[in-house]
Amino acid sequence: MPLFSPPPSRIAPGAVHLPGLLSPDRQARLAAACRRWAVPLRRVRLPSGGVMSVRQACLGWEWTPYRYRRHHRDGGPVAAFPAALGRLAVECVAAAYGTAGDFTPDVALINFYAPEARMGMHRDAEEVSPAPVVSISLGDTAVFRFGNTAGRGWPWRDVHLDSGDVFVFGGPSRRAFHGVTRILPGTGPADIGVGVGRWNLTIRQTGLAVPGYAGLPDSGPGPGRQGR
Ligand SMILES: O=C(O)CCC(=O)C(=O)O
Ligand SMILES: [Fe+2]
Repeated sequence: MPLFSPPPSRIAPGAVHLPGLLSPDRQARLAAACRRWAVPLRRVRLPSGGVMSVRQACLGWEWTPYRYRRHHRDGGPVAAFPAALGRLAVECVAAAYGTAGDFTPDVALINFYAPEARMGMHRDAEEVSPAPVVSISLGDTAVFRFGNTAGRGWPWRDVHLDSGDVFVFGGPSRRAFHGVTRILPGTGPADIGVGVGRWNLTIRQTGLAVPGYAGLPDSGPGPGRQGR
């Protein structure tokens, strides 16, 4: 971990990489929270029949390709979205844009990448809200490919997301295609309790329901239907 992190860098309009935003101490606390929250870590099945190599847990809403639900497919309610995680995400958006506006996140996807895991090019499109997405990295470095809104292909930029980095994408980049092409095993800090692999927290505002109001039906299939 360098003594001073590089400054924030704009990867595309509305897409900001904030290297080292989280101190080692905050990374360690968040990694411990991930281990508590991400039980069970589920394998996510794609409509194509494939299974994502990333294992996932959800807070606030369950995301499965390609919709949000209030209940798990196996029946139980989805664990609550922690207020502290919401405050952290608001802080990240403010760090990226100078203001968080009325950002009110209500869902977190907690992704665990074993060294061989990947995530194909996709867009986060099941949210009704145009609010930005906040992505937090812990553990091994990921090669994060940030593309464009037109399709999965070029142009893109490959960005190394190290432990403690935050990536925010909103505005004109909100529906940009992105993915993780590989994990660089053994690159994470030794002292934050992650061990081998990478945690990614993706925090979003669904716009699907007023927070705390559980009476709405599950969302229909989203407009996205983009494979991961
Ligand atoms: O792991 C990452 O950095 C990206 C995760 C992601 O794009 C997602 O969960 O939708
Ligand atoms: Fe995504």
